[in-house]
Amino acid sequence: MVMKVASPEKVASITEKVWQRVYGGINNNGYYYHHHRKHRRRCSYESEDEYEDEDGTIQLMQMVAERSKNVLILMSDTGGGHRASAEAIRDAFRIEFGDEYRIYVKDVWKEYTGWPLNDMERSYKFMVKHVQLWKVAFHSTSPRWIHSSYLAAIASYYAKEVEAGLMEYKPDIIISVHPLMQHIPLSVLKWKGLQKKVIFVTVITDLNTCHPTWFHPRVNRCYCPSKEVAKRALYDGLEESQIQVFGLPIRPSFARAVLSKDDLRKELELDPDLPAVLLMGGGEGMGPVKKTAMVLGESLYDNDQGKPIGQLIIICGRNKALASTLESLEWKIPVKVRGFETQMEKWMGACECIITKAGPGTIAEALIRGLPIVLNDYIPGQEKGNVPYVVDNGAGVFTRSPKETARIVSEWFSTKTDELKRMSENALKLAQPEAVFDIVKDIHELACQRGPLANIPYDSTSSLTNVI
Ligand SMILES: CCCCC/C=C\C/C=C\CCCCCCCC(=O)OC[C@H](CO[C@@H]1O[C@H](CO)[C@H](O)[C@H](O)[C@H]1O)OC(=O)CCCCCCC/C=C\C/C=C\CCCCC
Ligand SMILES: O=c1ccn([C@@H]2O[C@H](COP(=O)(O)OP(=O)(O)O)[C@@H](O)[C@H]2O)c(=O)[nH]1
Repeated sequence: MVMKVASPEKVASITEKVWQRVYGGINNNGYYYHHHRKHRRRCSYESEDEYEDEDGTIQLMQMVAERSKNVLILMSDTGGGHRASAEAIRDAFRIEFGDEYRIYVKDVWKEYTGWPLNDMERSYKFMVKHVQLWKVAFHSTSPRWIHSSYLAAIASYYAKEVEAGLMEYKPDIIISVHPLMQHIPLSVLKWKGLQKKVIFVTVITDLNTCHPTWFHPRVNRCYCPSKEVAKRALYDGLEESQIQVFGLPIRPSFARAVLSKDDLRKELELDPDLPAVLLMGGGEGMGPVKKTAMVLGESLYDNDQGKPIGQLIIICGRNKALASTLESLEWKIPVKVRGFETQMEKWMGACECIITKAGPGTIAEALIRGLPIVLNDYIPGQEKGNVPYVVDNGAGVFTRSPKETARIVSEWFSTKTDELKRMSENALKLAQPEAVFDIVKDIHELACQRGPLANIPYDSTSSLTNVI
């Protein structure tokens, strides 16, 4: 077959249009994306068919759409971290590979199955509120024979529904960013005879003491955010060739932000001169936020001089009750109370340090921004190991006492500015802003090795119920 090749100018202008259509040059947040064109290469078997006709743009667009691989990212809103990582991966795919991949971020359990799978958010919220209950559930389900048999039973009970949920998106690649989303989809793929055709990878979003349900021996890759997690994966039976350590995937806007602290403070209407501390508790506004805010409101005020020595920003996430309580209080220092924010990179970029529970997403983001961290709480089990990860690396401290927290921050803003600076440097050393790009490039390599589109037999008539 003879292919007509477009002139370089035409190809460039078509590419530009595709690029414009995907990104519009500048994103909604006002940040420029740095286009990693050198990595934006298609798999070599697809490189030959860019040709022009009357309307080259439309033709290329159609070809791109036809060739797109479907990527299904499985997540659940149990906490805010899984969605944040899923969206980070989606955005990085778009930046690196444009329309080559069509990405779906979905909670398939919620959309397609029944209890208890479709109610994990509420169950999880209830369990972490009764922390001893969560501790027992987390540790008692850690042995493989317990969680494997439990999950196998659920998989066969909901096989048809999970199959329908997966097939809806006709995935060439499935990415799980949730600890309870390995066993069930992998069983369904196996029963359906699709295990060799669909690439399945796990991206772990816990930094250290993660639950063993993250590790499934039949995944194509297991992306571990730290060496500690990689060790656990090896111990749990994964092969070295399955494991990659790049870091925890964080939204590209964190890696690519270009605004200065002064500009951010102007934009966010903060005091331009006073040092700022950010107080938060994950996506749900958990932990001792209110008490800490109240003590800080006093300790960041210099009674002798009659003026504040710092300002406080409190991000309450989805905890509306917390936000309205804090808004109704009188403060001696400048305080901003916010609900769920979508541009966390800006708020972090405007501050000197952060107080948070030990959520892995918030920690990884704060490290990228070089913010020293006061950890004031952790969820037993998966978040416990995040404390030594931060403290032993000199990027922060741990205390559950609001008074102690307030004392530390006041000192950082007055007599111990050198300690704040040192911790900020240590935080930056731990940061892995490129992790999300490394992960999507590696997945792209896997897809290339797999060869041209897998021609997966996603026919609506076949049903798992015939197989199990
Ligand atoms: C034989 C005695 C069994 C006793 C236990 C009783 C019943 C089981 C009930 C619950 C199962 C508990 C699951 C434990 C494994 C959880 C693995 C894990 O790490 O989960 C973490 C996630 C939340 O993500 C985390 O969010 C944090 C922030 O808040 C932070 O960001 C962290 O980094 C994130 O990783 O937890 C969940 O998603 C838990 C959902 C709980 C759903 C309970 C639903 C009730 C029952 C069954 C659901 C179906 C399967 C459970 C499979 C249990 C076997 C592992
Ligand atoms: O108002 C908010 C509060 C939190 N987050 C994000 O939610 C995630 C929280 O994840 P983490 O692992 O820290 O804790 P979780 O919410 O899962 O407990 C992080 O990416 C935060 O930046 C956000 O985007 N807006």
